[in-house]
Amino acid sequence: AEQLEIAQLGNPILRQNAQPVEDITDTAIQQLIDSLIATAASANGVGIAAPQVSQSYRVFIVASRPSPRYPNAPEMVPTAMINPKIIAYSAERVKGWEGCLSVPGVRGLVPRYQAITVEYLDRQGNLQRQEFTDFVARIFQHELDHLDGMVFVDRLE
Ligand SMILES: O=C(O)C[C@@H](Cc1ccccc1)C(=O)SCC(=O)c1ccccc1
Ligand SMILES: [Zn+2]
Repeated sequence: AEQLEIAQLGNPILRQNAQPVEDITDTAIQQLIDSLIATAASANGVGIAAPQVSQSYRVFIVASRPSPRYPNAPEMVPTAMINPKIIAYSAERVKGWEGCLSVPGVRGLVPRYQAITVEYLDRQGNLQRQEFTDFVARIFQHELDHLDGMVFVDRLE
């Protein structure tokens, strides 16, 4: 699949509220998912959201992998999450380092919920309900922000 150009901070597309996906079987959506996976891999990211490739749809990829910063992070098959939402979250929030493919060269400490229960449609259209903790919960919240026009620098304390 093709690698797409990543919108940089300042591009208004990153500040829009993305639209829900109506038809998951639409080949344009399936191709977008493949392109998102390819783009995240080539950019060495642990996630990416459709608005970052100028497609204002409520879909993102979570692709956790261990890194020097997060040596205990799980190795995940890059997972497409469509029309995702948080349905429950822990009381406590923890600060952790984040970066963003749309804000190169910047790292910041961001408070995120330590544990979340989420619902999303997978790329086959099946409803998934899962609990995520720690780094995967962090990535999910970072990507969900992108669907709501938020960028991690907005949350630096
Ligand atoms: O802009 C994005 O959505 C990708 C972003 C996702 C993310 C990284 C770290 C915490 C939460 C979400 C990245 O993958 S930035 C590059 C990266 O791989 C990385 C950066 C900092 C810490 C760990 C990984
Ligand atoms: Zn980002």
